[in-house]
Amino acid sequence: MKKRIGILTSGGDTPGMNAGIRSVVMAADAAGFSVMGITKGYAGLIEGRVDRIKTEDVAGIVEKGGTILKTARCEEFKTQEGQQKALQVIKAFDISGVVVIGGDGSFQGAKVLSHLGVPTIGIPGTIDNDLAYTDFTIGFDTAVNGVVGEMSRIRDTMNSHERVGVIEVMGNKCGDIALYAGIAGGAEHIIIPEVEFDIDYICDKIIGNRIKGNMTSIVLIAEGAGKGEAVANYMRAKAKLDAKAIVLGYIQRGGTPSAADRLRATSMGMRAVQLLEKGIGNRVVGIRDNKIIDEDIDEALSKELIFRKDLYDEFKIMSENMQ
Ligand SMILES: Nc1ncnc2c1ncn2[C@@H]1O[C@H](COP(=O)(O)OP(=O)(O)OP(=O)(O)O)[C@@H](O)[C@H]1O
Ligand SMILES: O=P(O)(O)OC[C@H]1O[C@](O)(CO)[C@@H](O)[C@@H]1O
Ligand SMILES: [Mg+2]
Repeated sequence: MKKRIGILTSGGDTPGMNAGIRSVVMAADAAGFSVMGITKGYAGLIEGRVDRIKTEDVAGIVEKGGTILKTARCEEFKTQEGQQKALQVIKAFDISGVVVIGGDGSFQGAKVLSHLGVPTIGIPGTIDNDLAYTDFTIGFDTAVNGVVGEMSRIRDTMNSHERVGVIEVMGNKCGDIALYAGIAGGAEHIIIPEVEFDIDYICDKIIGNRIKGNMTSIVLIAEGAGKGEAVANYMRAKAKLDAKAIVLGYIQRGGTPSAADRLRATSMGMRAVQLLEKGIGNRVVGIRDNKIIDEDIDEALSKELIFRKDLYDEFKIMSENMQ
């Protein structure tokens, strides 16, 4: 009988998940495997929402945001009972290996499946870029591009009113979206969880620049560092700045994936299938120094996230000299 691979997407959706699904389905097809699509992540696995997914089902999805398999956050899968239910479904559908596209939480689930004897491979799909073993996660590049686009729209209206735009972006506990978008979009200040910040210093800099005639002020704050609304309130109350908070929210997770995300997702999907072809599980695929890599899940998850201080230092040089 043909070997069967299961695939699911889990956690927050990201642009590029579909490119990953497409790649897995096509690579599996080429290797003579059939693929079962599991709808709504681990919740769907527990409920047995499993259906054959064929090459024709993935035609044209490379450019689509979201995930055709839907996604979920599933508390039940964190329990042994939920995990046993999932295992029974995997056995019932004769699935010999699983690909999980998701973030750090989803990888904990992939680890559980592997330890239950189901070879499982993780592909990093999260806009947060908060997985230490890989330089980039799928969806991060698109999210950063989206934020950069919104920044310039917000800057137009803030400039016209001589306001300060305090833009809150996602990222969970990681400041990468704010850091990368801050540099690419020319933010005057960024507030990220990895670095202590001094709100009075930021206010003084903005006021100093205004005195010199530079009225443009965009402050990006990562959600892990605090609320944009609190920063804007403080600026209004203490520094008499006309500050407006803007929470970008879910627009950061939607939209057509960037070429970089599509390319990475495609290569990672191929590698995932190659591993399962060899019966290898308990690994996660990633990208390091522009090369596709795979690593043991336990090792990858035990790595501490390294903050890109080099990028932050570059940002500081620009921020401090902006006038
Ligand atoms: N310790 C765990 N054991 C088993 N399953 C887990 C564990 N942690 C998380 N999961 C599963 O993974 C799902 C997704 O996790 P989480 O909500 O942390 O998102 P994520 O994969 O990190 O993605 P993102 O951060 O981009 O939203 C959880 O809802 C749960 O079903
Ligand atoms: O979709 P939800 O459950 O509101 O989760 C939002 C969270 O998901 C992410 O978009 C991805 O992890 C985070 O940046 C954000 O904190
Ligand atoms: Mg996460």
